[in-house]
Amino acid sequence: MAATASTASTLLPGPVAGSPRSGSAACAPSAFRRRRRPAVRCQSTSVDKQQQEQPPKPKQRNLLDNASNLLTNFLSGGNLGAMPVAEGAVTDLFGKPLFFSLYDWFLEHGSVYKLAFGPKSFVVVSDPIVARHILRENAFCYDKGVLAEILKPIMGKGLIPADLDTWKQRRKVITPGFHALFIEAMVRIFTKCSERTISKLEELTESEGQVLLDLEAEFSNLALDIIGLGVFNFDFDSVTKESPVIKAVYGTLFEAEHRSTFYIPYWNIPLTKWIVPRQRKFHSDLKVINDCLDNLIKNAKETRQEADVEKLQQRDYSSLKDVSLLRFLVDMRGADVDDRQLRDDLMTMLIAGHETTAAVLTWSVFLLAQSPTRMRKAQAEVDSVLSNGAITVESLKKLEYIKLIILESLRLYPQPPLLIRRSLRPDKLPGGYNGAKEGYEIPTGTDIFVSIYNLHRSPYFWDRPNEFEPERFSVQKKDESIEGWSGFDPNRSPGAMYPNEIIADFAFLPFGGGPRKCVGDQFAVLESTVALALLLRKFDVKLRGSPDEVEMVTGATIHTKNGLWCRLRRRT
Ligand code: HEM
Repeated sequence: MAATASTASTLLPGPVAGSPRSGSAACAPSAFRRRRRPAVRCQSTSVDKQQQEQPPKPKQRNLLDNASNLLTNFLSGGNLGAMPVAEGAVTDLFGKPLFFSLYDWFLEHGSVYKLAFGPKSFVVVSDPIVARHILRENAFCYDKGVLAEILKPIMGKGLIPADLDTWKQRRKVITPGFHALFIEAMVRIFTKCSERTISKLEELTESEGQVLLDLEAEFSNLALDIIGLGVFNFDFDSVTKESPVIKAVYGTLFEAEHRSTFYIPYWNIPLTKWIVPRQRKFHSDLKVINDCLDNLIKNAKETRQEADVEKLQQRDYSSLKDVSLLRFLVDMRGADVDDRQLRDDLMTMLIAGHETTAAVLTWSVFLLAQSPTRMRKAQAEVDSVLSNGAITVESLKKLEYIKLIILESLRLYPQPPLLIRRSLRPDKLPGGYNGAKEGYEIPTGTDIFVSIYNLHRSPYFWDRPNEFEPERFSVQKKDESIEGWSGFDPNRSPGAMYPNEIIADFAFLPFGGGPRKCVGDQFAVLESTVALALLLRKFDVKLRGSPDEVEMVTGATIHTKNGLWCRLRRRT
């Protein structure tokens, strides 16, 4: 089945929003360039009081929209019981990122609605109680549906698209790889790579004390270097150079995003692989990466030192030359696996851990640059915490405000903005807040979007949902009128590294939730904390032009259309 363009612009889970950004302005994938959206003031989807009280008027639909909705209803068997139906206008596809429309329909139709859109229909969920049911309480009733179909040619049987049986086996093996000493070793890698970026920026500001550059591109390179070293001990060094492998990685990411925005699964049409130039390029890019990964796997296997998991987790990571996840996976006793599966695992991690982190850093700077008081507060924390000694997991714990900034950026710009599921059996979704008391029956094969964007900006669960307020995570919040939601309580998950889905009872899902929650959450939070802290320690950052000029586009991640152009000035 094809990914429809309706699913499109928000389809992929993570990081496949690739755009070749080596040092230049971000190159938005073509589907997003089709129509220039008027500049979006990213922070304001304007959910003001009036809008909440008076649902937006349904948009005028044209012939194409009506035909499309008729087709949808015909193909998808009409309504799902009492579930409200939003008949999306296909013309909206060309106007703005889909998740903006999903938000408007959420305000109009409620927390669970069926979206009849193009030739397909989806259930859109914007409610923590329903999200908890799908992601945690009944998680194994769902797989990744459309998403898996798109990602399989790239990630094979990696964790994200894997069928449930493969996923269970591989998740059991991969999760222990993210143990405490590995994370500590990663912090050293985050620091080394971030310092390399900072040195480059220092050189650029050497003569004039300031420079104008696209920070999104810099973050993209930085995140690529980190994920390469952390996952398979390969130094892309993309911050300072270009290479065929780097180009191939960006090329592959770019194609993955293009696929997510296309009606027809053109990549399944026989012979296109040889005839269509972009398909040929994609396959040659994939071959470059696969050859590189195969080599790394071969080397790791040749130097294998088999040991039990516990022993591996206690290795002296400070003296190991290769601290990567690949080393761990290859050395693990009893986890013999073929090279193909290992390669799929690595490719998945490379893609899942790259653009997501680059995006959260980009939006953190974007938001901070508009809030000079918070920028100064963040810099004061960095100055005081990092003034003495090396960066360690312990010192990072003290960078509490930086971490809250990262998490608040993920609230406003979740990566990915949608989670995708398909029901493997009939299920009954809870009605959620303001929904049908008896819930909603759904048949096997129902495609679901859990809209993290809507959840994170829900006027029912957040105060001032569109404002950037990192401080909000320190405050308890409980709304007795919302039956079935335990509210926001920072004490619910003592010792948590960051405000997570447990603390917010699924109203906040920065890394998903339930068994398929992100395996790299701690990796990502610490990585972003180090990178942002080191940048703020050395530089003041101002946006070039007004925030309105920074247009948002989405694929797997929410990124900017033309990069995040900032003026960096050395701090005195
Ligand atoms: C800021 C950075 C990141 C964000 C926002 C993020 C977000 C997410 C989210 C929301 C999911 C759940 C997807 C779903 O339920 O459909 C996920 C899954 C996943 N993430 Fe991350 N991620 C980040 C970084 C990373 C990193 C650094 C890695 C690896 C080193 C990683 C590896 C994965 C993997 C393998 C999965 C699939 C887990 C499974 O299905 O078992 N992510 N991520």
